[in-house]
Amino acid sequence: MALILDGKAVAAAYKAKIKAKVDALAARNITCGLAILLVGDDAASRIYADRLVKLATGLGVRAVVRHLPADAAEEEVLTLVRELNADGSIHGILPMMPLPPHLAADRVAAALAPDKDVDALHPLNAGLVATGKSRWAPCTPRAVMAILAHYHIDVSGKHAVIIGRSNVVGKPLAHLLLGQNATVTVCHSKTGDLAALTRQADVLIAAAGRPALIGPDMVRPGAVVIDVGINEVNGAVVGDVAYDAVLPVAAAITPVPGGVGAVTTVMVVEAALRNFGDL
Ligand SMILES: Nc1nc(=O)c2c([nH]1)NC[C@@H]1CN(c3ccc(C(=O)N[C@@H](CCC(=O)O)C(=O)O)cc3)C=[N+]21
Repeated sequence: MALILDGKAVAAAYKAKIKAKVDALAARNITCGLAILLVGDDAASRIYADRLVKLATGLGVRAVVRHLPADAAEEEVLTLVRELNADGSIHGILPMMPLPPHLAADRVAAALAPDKDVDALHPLNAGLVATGKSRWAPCTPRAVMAILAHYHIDVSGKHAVIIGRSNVVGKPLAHLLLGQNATVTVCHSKTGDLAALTRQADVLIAAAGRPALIGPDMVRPGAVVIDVGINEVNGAVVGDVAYDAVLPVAAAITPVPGGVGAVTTVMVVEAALRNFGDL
């Protein structure tokens, strides 16, 4: 039976650090502000926004959700980004991805003030992640790395197989894993014979957004399985891994909920506080 990689335990250590920083700011009458930019109503983004508001508020960080309709014009979105860039009470901006298909995610990313860019989406920050020189990476890949570090899972020389090539998860995570000397394969919806690749993984990371994509036949016995998926199925939140079936095959596995997602949210709040330095 696999070791369960408990995201809540990893999150707890970060929450304590965040609380100390928030208290130090409060003593100087400063409140950190996080703006969440949600366009349309992607289910995973809505779950994420709800969670972030609860967590940030509980930790003493002001979180505001700026919600635009799914058919918002690009100029409307860009105007809102510029407004948040200029707003001195906002220290971090998180545009929820994916954006509706008529909007160009790269133009929204490029409009962000690089210093307020919580998810390292601006081309400057994304480029620094790709060259291994960044001060910070997107929050979900950082959460994956934090879980691996917490459980002393060394990826050096290991084969990490990522399913998903988004700018928010798959691509930056590949760079972070390469930085730790893993051998990385990135798979996606056009990959032929996915199972042949996933079965070679020492560390298998599913970030496809497809419930039960990963069954036990796709997992090498003894592999570490990291489930990044957040899917809503009949009102319940499930990942991309058929958890109960994979549990007896894997050496270690993250649950959903309570795995990567639980760490990602604390990474966002931590990122919003970054502009205040170490204190
Ligand atoms: N720019 C951008 N960056 C993202 O990282 C990003 C995004 N856009 N768009 C949406 C997806 C989704 N996502 C989640 C992260 C954490 C939880 C989360 O907190 N999950 C909890 C609770 C789930 C529940 O409510 O049961 C858990 O897994 O334990 C959910 C969803 C980040 N995403």
